Amino acid sequence: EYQTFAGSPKWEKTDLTYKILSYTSDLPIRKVNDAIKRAFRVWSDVTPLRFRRVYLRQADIEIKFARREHGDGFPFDGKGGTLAHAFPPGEGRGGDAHFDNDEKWSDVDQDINLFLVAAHEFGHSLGLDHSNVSGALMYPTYSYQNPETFKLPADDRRGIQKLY
Ligand SMILES: CNC(=O)[C@@H](NC(=O)[C@H](CC(C)C)CN(O)C=O)C(C)(C)C
Ligand SMILES: [Zn+2]
Repeated sequence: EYQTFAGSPKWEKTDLTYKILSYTSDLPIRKVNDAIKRAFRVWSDVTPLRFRRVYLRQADIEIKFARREHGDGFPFDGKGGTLAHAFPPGEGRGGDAHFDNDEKWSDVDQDINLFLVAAHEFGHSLGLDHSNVSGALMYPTYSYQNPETFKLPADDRRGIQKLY
């Protein structure tokens, strides 16, 4: 079953902005941009939420790739282990998503698929915590599935539609 965070924090607006602050050297910039865009679409397809990319102004959801300690008190752990993390909805770092740049990010199956991880992280950015349903996108462990045929599992859809 899906879970929200304590107090069920959520965005009180449907038009959200995101900004990509840094990239990984594992993929071309255009592939990172596209994977992020597709990961947001997973959630906008099933809610009234809309996501707009901004380049200069501050954004609701700030995205970056970083290694080890990166300024939020939640240092990454090198290759393997934790792949990424994201903060629940809120001001400042609320909603922000960070990706461990010591992982080997990929656009296809081997290594770590950026689209799948980003879709999970944005679930957190929107207010979903982890699910105990083993096939759910919000399940706490990464498992690869073909992004071409990816369909948001029912548990995740029920959770996000409960919130928005
Ligand atoms: C391969 N390594 C894993 O499966 C690790 N899990 C993750 O890195 C989670 C992200 C995945 C589910 C995309 C962390 N998380 O929940 C972020 O919101 C460990 C289970 C080892 C922690
Ligand atoms: Zn998670």
